[in-house]
Amino acid sequence: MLTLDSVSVTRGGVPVLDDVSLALGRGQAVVLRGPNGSGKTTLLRTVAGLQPPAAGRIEGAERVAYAGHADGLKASLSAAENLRFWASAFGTHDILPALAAFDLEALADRRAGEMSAGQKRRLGLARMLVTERPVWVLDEPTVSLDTTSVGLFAKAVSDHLENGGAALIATHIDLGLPDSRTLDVTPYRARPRAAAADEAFL
Ligand SMILES: Nc1ncnc2c1ncn2[C@@H]1O[C@H](COP(=O)(O)OP(=O)(O)OP(=O)(O)O)[C@@H](O)[C@H]1O
Repeated sequence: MLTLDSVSVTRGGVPVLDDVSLALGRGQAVVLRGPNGSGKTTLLRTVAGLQPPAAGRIEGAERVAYAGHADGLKASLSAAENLRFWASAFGTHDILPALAAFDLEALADRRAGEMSAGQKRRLGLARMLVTERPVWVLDEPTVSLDTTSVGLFAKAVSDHLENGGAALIATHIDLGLPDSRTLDVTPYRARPRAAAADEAFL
């Protein structure tokens, strides 16, 4: 569903990771690990198509739904309106399963700008279900979530995998996913090719 073939990525013109290869099939999850600044976000942004790879090939990018550090919500719209907006952007219709999966029914009419950080994060993650895209690419999805909400998120990912989806997730916590592999990006750190100085290379 998603293949990375010898992919190199840069940030701000500086090489970050080199020669990353990865194949993600139906029902599979890969958890990205690595210390702060090692390049997880940069790799995920590249997979999501927000920036081109510096080298290598990515296949399956058109199947990706991406949730980055920002929740991607419109503050003046309600939770339901935000999800309807995303549904229309992705040509889908049903927002009810997404509201239910993230326990948002009681907050459906609350404006996103008037939600707590954890509630906003749940709504941002509910967007993944609404897109109906099979490959979820998630960057630190559990930030701001309490234990119950982490459980809801882990179940949403497990259900997604069971339904034949796939997921690439940068997270520092153990989600207890049944069929997941870990990819530590540390060995793929790029060597500086110019005189650029950057903490990633120290
Ligand atoms: N906007 C930016 N412009 C230039 N360089 C950046 C930018 N954002 C991050 N970097 C640099 O790119 C490198 C990789 O950062 P990245 O955010 O991909 O790491 P990460 O593994 O996701 O880190 P963390 O675990 O802290 O989220 C780091 O050296 C970082 O300082």
